[in-house]
Amino acid sequence: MSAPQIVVHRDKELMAQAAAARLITKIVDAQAARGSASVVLTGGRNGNGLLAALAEAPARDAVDWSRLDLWWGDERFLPEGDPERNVTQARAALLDSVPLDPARVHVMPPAGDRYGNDADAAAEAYAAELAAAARPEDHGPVPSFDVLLLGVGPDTHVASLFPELPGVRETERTVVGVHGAPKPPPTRVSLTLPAIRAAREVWLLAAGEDKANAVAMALSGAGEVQAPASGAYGSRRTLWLLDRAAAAQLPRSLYPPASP
Ligand SMILES: O=C1O[C@H](COP(=O)(O)O)[C@@H](O)[C@H](O)[C@H]1O
Repeated sequence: MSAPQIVVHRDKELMAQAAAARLITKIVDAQAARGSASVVLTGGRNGNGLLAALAEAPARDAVDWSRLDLWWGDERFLPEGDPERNVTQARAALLDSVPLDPARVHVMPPAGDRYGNDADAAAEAYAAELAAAARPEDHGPVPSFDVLLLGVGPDTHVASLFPELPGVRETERTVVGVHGAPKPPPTRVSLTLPAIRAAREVWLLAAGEDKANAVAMALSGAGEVQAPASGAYGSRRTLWLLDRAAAAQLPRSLYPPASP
């Protein structure tokens, strides 16, 4: 477990650009050290903002996109191509404009097709895909992702782990079907906290005043069942990337001066 580090940026645009720059550096370093890199993507406004900023960053060409594994932290269980699916939005923001290896883009299964309405079966299939990608040195059923991104919801949810729902209490499975989510759509597929914690680095993104209460709650010792974001941490680093509005309810002693 790594203690949270907090970085506060002026606004959500700067936060997205700075996070994109950080991510490029992290991917380039991992590729130099180990030959490839792995990143877990998030949906939501801040996750897509980061991807859009990455698409605009000239340094994106420093990444070898063919040696990058992409996974998802959660997915809205909807048919392939639905505009509300996280992967559809990620493709529009970045993925369609970079030369990824399609075999390394590990999309969570859609509704319809093979799994029909069975989000639990889709979750099992994704858990099997993760397990197949894990190497002995990962010491567990999921790869040690280089960076796992999480948007923080206004209710403190991360991935599709919502306060008090069964998914956030899961201690064995790495991926679960989520039913009755308070944010539409109600049916989703999500990594669990144990899978999230397998990542070397977990970066939590929150911008805007509607996130201020969630950020303060998660960083002030709330339990993970009530505030799932507080249970999300990486084995080496846990980084909270905020804008000033989202940090507004945090005690000033918790973080250094804001960047310009
Ligand atoms: O529905 C979802 O919401 C969260 C947070 O989204 P935001 O728009 O409030 O930033 C996101 O992290 C998750 O991946 C997504 O499925």
